[in-house]
Amino acid sequence: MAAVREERARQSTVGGTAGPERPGAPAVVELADVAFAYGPEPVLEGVSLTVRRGEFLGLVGPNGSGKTTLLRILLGLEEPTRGRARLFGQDVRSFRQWWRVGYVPQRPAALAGGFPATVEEVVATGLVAAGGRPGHGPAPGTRTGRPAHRPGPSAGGRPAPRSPREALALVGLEHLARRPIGRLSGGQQQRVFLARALVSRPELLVLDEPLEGVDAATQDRFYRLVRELREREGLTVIMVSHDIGVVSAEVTTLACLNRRLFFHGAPEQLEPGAMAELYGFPVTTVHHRH
Ligand SMILES: Nc1ncnc2c1ncn2[C@@H]1O[C@H](COP(=O)(O)OP(=O)(O)OP(=O)(O)O)[C@@H](O)[C@H]1O
Repeated sequence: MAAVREERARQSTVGGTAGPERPGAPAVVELADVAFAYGPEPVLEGVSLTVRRGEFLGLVGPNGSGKTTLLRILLGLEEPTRGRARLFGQDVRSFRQWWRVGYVPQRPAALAGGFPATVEEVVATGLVAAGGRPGHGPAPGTRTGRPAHRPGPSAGGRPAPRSPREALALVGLEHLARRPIGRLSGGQQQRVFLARALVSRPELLVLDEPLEGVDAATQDRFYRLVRELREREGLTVIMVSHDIGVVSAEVTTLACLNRRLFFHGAPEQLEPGAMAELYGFPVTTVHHRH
């Protein structure tokens, strides 16, 4: 028992940690000794992190601690100055199966205001974007009226995508499919972009503060959906959030970042006081689901 505790503690310390919940599951994301800087100041240093199939990783840290940058590196949108990133076992620079990855960037709703496209059309652009690099696909609404959905199984091991309506049903917005996206509330728009990320039936969902401005009932619904997709489809989820209390109750694994990764492990393994050290004031974590 003591040996097991020691092993779990070893896995949860700084640096090169494997996903502590599922040691046998295949690695979906592997970051090895990643460093990055936009200018002279380092933004990330020595970050090593493995996320395994079915894991739900919560990425937390203060403003400017490098969370979005880390997501961009693992999606191949930024090139690390040192170290490497792998997706589904392939170097991210040569990775092409972008339909396997759904990405909701920070504040996507801010882009939606002026678009004349309907909700359904915005969701359909997720299929077009899945053919290219996430975030490099066409902006929502730029290919309106021509959904790329092709029903039935497709070649090359790629599963049949969801229809935009199916994806909207997952987030409870089917009834708004024909409404212009600009005429939805901010929280509803966030859900539309989640549906857009889910439409290609991804195996990895990367979410940058997806619940910002979303009410408690909708948050609950979101976590239920994530649980369902993880159980049913083995979905892997990486989510940036500032709501540390809720996140630590929901995720299987927590990664705390402030330029360096200073904790990676099951939320209940986090030492009391560690968050206060990271944020500079007391922070409460809650764990009850695992
Ligand atoms: N395009 C950019 N050019 C220059 N500096 C940048 C750029 N993007 C981010 N930065 C800087 O890099 C650092 C890390 O930013 P990043 O967005 O990764 O942090 P974050 O942890 O996601 O922050 P937040 O919680 O506020 O969203 C910050 O100091 C930020 O000012």
